[in-house]
Parts: sequence; C-alpha cells; structure tokens
Amino acid sequence: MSAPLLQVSNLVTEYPVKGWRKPPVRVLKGINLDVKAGETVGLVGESGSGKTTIGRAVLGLAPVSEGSITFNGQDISHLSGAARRQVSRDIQVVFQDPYTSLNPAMTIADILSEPLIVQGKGKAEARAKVAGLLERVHLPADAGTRLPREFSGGQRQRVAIARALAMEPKLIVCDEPVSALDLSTQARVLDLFLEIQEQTGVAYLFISHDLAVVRHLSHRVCVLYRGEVMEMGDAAEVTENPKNDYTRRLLMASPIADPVRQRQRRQERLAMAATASTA
Ligand SMILES: Nc1ncnc2c1ncn2[C@@H]1O[C@H](COP(=O)(O)OP(=O)(O)OP(=O)(O)O)[C@@H](O)[C@H]1O
Repeated sequence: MSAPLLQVSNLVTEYPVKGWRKPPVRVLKGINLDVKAGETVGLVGESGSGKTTIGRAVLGLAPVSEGSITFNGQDISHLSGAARRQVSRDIQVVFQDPYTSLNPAMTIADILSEPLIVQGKGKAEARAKVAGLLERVHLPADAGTRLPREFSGGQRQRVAIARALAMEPKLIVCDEPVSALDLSTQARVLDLFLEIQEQTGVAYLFISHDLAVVRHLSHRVCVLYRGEVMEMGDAAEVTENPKNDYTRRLLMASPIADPVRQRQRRQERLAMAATASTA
C-alpha cells in the first residue's frame, strides 16, 4: 500500500503558561492520524478538544513539541523560512469565517492572483488563471472585478476555496468551513468540496464539530476528546457503529435529519439514562 500523504505521529503540542515556573499546558497528547492522497479525513470533537490545533500544527502554525508530522515523505515538523514556504504551496487552508478571511480592500481577482504572484508567477499568467478558478467554484466571470463585501457568506467561502485551489495543493485543511453558513448554503458548499475532490484528487483534513457534516464528506473519521484520539476509522462505521463511549455520546448529541433514526436515538438515550440511574 502507498505511504500516506500526511502522517501525524505521536503529536504533542504544548503551550507556555504565563507565570513563574508554571508548567506548559499540553493541548495535544500524542495524536496519531493519517490522510491518504485524494482522501477526506474528518476531525470531530467538542469545543476545545484540539481539532484546530492539529490543523494549525499541520500548517506549521502550532508547535510540534513531541512526535512528528510527515507530508509526502518529508518531515515537516520543524520547518521554517523557504522550506516551509515550499510546503505551504501543497498544503492550503480554508478557514471558518468568510467575512474576515478575505482582505476587504482587494478585488476578488487580486485576492486570487496574489498567492500566484508571491510564488513567482508573472502578473499576466496569474490573472489568466483567475477566470478558471472562478469557474471551478461556480462564480460568475465578472466576480473578479468586485470586492468581498459585494458577496454573500457562501460566495465568499467559494472565493476562499478558489484561493486555496490557486496553488494546486495536494491537501487542504478545512477548519469549520461551513459552520458560519446557513443550512442550504452549507449543503451547496459541501457539494462543491466533493466536486473539487473528484476533479482534482485533492485530500482534505476536514475539521468540524458537526458529525452530520463530517459524515457527508469524509472517507474516514477521527474522533478527538481532550487532546486525544478516541477512535479513527471508516466514516460509516464510526458514525453508525461507534466502538468508543465518547463517540456514542457525541453521536447522541448531534442532530440527524432522518425522523426514524431520530426516534431510535431518543429511545437509545432514554435507555442509557435508565441504565445509568439504576447503576
Ligand atoms: N495559543 C494557545 N495558547 C494556549 N492554549 C491554547 C492556544 N490555542 C489553543 N489553546 C487551547 O488548546 C485547547 C484546544 O483548542 P482548539 O482550538 O484546538 O480546540 P477545538 O477542538 O478546535 O475547539 P473549537 O471547536 O472550539 O474551535 C483549548 O483548551 C484551547 O484553549
């Protein structure tokens, strides 16, 4: 079998704490996970479980205190300067908030061509690529001349996706990319992520607190709790037949559209509560 595109091994991330001789706080406690080329791995867990920190460590924005991160066979745990910039072409990011992640003073065409120019492409070549990027995310060709404020949240997120695609990355870290959008817009943007993966073979590390979203998109799911991996496996298997108690509780708490399944869940919850009260 081919080596994974991304391999996170025994990753520990610690942050210093202000105050004399205070020990650092350990927010990731030995994370193991991998993402294969063209695959989507969903990272779920409640607020504060460490999802974003894993994404930031992969992007070189959070410290790798112990363990390692390997990308495409290269150890990227402690890269800086030119070596990190080189890897940053292949690992892009889409953030949660489409209202703050785009420079409000730049036109969409400038936003999309900027990363290409920074990487040394000529202005004309970069501009020529903009039309193709807009088409790929289903925005009209004239969107390039407009400013971010002229677009809805969903359209801005399409621009953010196009910007990530500009570098033809192998992996995109998606940090809650649809959670600021209303439900129908969420569905359309999720479909866009799927379509882009089919067309380009890009892999996603898809961070979300919403299991329904993650299940829709992911091949495999990794469940986090307090900086540790509780369970990782096939998306259908983890969400339908969880092995871990915490995953089961997380599933119980996440809304599901199917009314039959909802009723079943309610009965399961009641049964669990009854067992707990008699224990
Ligand atoms: N720079 C930092 N310094 C100290 N602690 C931090 C720092 N960044 C994150 N943390 C802590 O690390 C833990 C994990 O945070 P993280 O943002 O990775 O969780 P998360 O699962 O993404 O949560 P959310 O869903 O709320 O975004 C939290 O307890 C957070 O307070």
